[in-house]
Amino acid sequence: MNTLRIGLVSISDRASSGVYQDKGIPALIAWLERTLTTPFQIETRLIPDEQSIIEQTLCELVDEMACHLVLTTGGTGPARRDVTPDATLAIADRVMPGFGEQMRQISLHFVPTAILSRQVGVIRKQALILNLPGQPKSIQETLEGVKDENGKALVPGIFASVPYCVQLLEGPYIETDPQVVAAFRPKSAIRETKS
Ligand SMILES: Nc1ncnc2c1ncn2[C@@H]1O[C@H](COP(=O)(O)OP(=O)(O)OP(=O)(O)O)[C@@H](O)[C@H]1O
Ligand SMILES: Nc1nc2c(c(=O)[nH]1)N[C@H]1C(S)=C(S)[C@@H](COP(=O)(O)O)O[C@H]1N2
Repeated sequence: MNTLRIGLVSISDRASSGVYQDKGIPALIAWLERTLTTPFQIETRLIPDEQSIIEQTLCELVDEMACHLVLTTGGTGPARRDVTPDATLAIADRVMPGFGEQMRQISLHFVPTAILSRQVGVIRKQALILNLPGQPKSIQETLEGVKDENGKALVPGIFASVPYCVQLLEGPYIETDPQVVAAFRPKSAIRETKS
């Protein structure tokens, strides 16, 4: 069985040194538990904003833990110690610019400073790696997108594209609760699964 493995990395000087409690990993776990109907295993890491540590952590999660998806939170802004995108690009095989573009589009609906995030999406080997901003609320915002008062998607969250991307990377078939975020695939890629 090729179980879906997801790496979660919270990158924060203050949370990793105990100045405040990390809210990034719990928010990521809560969102994934609410959304994924496919069983998954997680690997979590809480680390400071140090480029070499971020690079090492991402490589370990992809190369040794064999994660199919890695979500980072924090360190995407313009401050001197915000180096998550730089570390992510340094270990990438290929860049997926659409993820960064779409996240900033979505985030502009929530904060006027959305363009301050340098967040990127990349592929390393079998894994899709996505940077999310550090504000814990931005996790749900960017993954789930913008909805109207009836829950209809106005701007699709980036997670709509994640299952098909992982499928194209020959990873497990990921299914989601469409009430949270509907996974989109072309008809030819849709598989019948037991409900
Ligand atoms: N892991 C976290 N847990 C709780 N809150 C966080 C976390 N990371 C960031 N935040 C909140 O979001 C804000 C913006 O995040 P950012 O990644 O820019 O952090 P920062 O200001 O560089 O500081 P630090 O790296 O020490 O978290 C922080 O100032 C903090 O209020
Ligand atoms: N969805 C969303 N995107 C967001 C934000 C937010 O609160 N929600 N904060 C913005 C701000 S204020 C900054 S500085 C950048 C970078 O944040 P980071 O350094 O915490 O990653 O993300 C931006 N993108």
